[in-house]
Amino acid sequence: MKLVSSEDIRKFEYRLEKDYGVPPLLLMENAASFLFSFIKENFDDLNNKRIAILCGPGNNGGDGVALARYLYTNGVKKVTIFSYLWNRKVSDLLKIQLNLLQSLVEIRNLLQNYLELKEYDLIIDGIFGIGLKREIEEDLKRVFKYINGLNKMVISIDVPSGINSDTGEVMGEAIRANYVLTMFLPKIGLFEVEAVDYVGEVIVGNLGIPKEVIENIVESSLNLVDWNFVKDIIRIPSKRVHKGKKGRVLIIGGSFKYTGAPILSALSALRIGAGMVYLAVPEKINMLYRGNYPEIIYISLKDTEGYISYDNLDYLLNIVEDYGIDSIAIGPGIGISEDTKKLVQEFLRKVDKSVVVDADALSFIKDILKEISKKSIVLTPHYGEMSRVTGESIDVIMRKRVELGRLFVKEHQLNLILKGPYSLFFDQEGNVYVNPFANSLLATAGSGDVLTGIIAGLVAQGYTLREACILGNFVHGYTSVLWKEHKGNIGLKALDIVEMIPYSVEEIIRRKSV
Ligand SMILES: NC(=O)C1=CN([C@@H]2O[C@H](COP(=O)(O)OP(=O)(O)OC[C@H]3O[C@@H](n4cnc5c(N)ncnc54)[C@H](O)[C@@H]3O)[C@@H](O)[C@H]2O)[C@@H](O)CC1
Ligand SMILES: [K+]
Repeated sequence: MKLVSSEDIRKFEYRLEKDYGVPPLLLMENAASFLFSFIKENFDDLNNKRIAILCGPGNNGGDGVALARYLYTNGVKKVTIFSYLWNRKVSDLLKIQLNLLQSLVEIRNLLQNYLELKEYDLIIDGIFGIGLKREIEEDLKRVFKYINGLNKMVISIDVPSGINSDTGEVMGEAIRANYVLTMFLPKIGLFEVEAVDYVGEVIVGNLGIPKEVIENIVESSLNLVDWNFVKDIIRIPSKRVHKGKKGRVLIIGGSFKYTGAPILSALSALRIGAGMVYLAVPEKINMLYRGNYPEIIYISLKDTEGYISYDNLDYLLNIVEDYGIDSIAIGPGIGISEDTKKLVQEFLRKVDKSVVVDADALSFIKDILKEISKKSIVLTPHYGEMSRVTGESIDVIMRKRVELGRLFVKEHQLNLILKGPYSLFFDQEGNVYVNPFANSLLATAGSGDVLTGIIAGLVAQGYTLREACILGNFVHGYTSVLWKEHKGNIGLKALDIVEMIPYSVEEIIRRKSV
């Protein structure tokens, strides 16, 4: 599903009116019925619920007033509108909605009467949608803070009011919504890190316009990875295939300092279904693992003071050829040393398989970006590692991550996963894929090593690197949803993520087959 900016939506609605003759008022009616059906389906005993609809001066408010009419004419009488900023210019569509409503529903002034909201059961937020562009006024901040403190059920129309729909920025204060019922397509800002505490569950309504029409009018190259996306990518594992066909993964990493990371990647590659996993780590830490994980095939590397040394280069390149390696991950636990840096750089120059470059290996690639450009490589930095690769500060990366990521990929022609809440995958064509998971459960030591193994494991099974990144990110993220369902909000550690991988894959396959 595409992710859009407010500009994309404006253009889209303009095209709808000009090329398809769809008047904006009809869209507002359809928005109201989308909101109404959701409320009817998700809240019982509506006739006894007191519903407050907060309406701003624009079409977001217009949606709210139209909803009030839908509720009223369907027998839900305990509806009150709280108006904001109606004393100045209000939008034409809002005026029409008010004429239609007449005085059937009570209208209170929000700023003067917001304390009454504690008496209500359901709050519908129609203050601002995609029209919010500047910081909100102090009085309104106070109201939003009060509403958030009530911990009532809040449904936001299109965008939680106070959130900038393009950047996700909180414009002073914002309403925290349980649900965001967004029109046509999800807005980019709903999936930016800053908005994560305000957005809750996003439900998209196509307002009666077939999603095929919406998708081919809207030009955005930003994609929200949803179930349909991953259902199309995943392949049902065929019964006949033998382990040799399920692909061979080579993981290069480990150091005296970090012995666990490469194991996590290796186990993840196995759990995602790779046939054979070779783990190349310094010999001395090899001995640590031997007994524990018999499924992994160990390759002993020479080290200099505990870090993989340069003189392993030919040995590793020969392994890639002689063992028929299909995909490689380099970096988990590899550590920082000059000798290792030379090895990683030369290896990446010479190898011609798909490679996931992660962790400290990312610290070595800044000065070889030109030489590895266009190769089948994906870099998987978190913000800190991205900062080291690009020289941008973490704060700037967080705030401008789509723009920076696209610039980086355009310049270096490499695939990039920028890890964090709502991880972003950038393919070499500059398309962006947002992973719809932002659970803090995933921010645990080794989580990145697991993702690395998943991606390498998928490539080994024949997925393209692009498919492996999109699907791998989703499988990785969805394990946090499974954990939350069965275990709660804390405690997911990296090995648990590894164990949950098959369940995550299974859910996608199940949804594919229904
Ligand atoms: N055809 C359409 O235009 C449709 C619009 N729809 C709704 O209309 C919304 C967009 O409506 P609008 O463009 O009227 O804008 P909004 O209703 O989002 O914002 C209301 C107005 O508030 C003012 N404003 C902006 N920032 C402010 C601030 N910080 N303090 C005070 N006032 C501020 C602006 O003048 C803006 O026009 C969408 O989010 C969606 O909910 C939907 O009904 C679908 C159809
Ligand atoms: K809103």
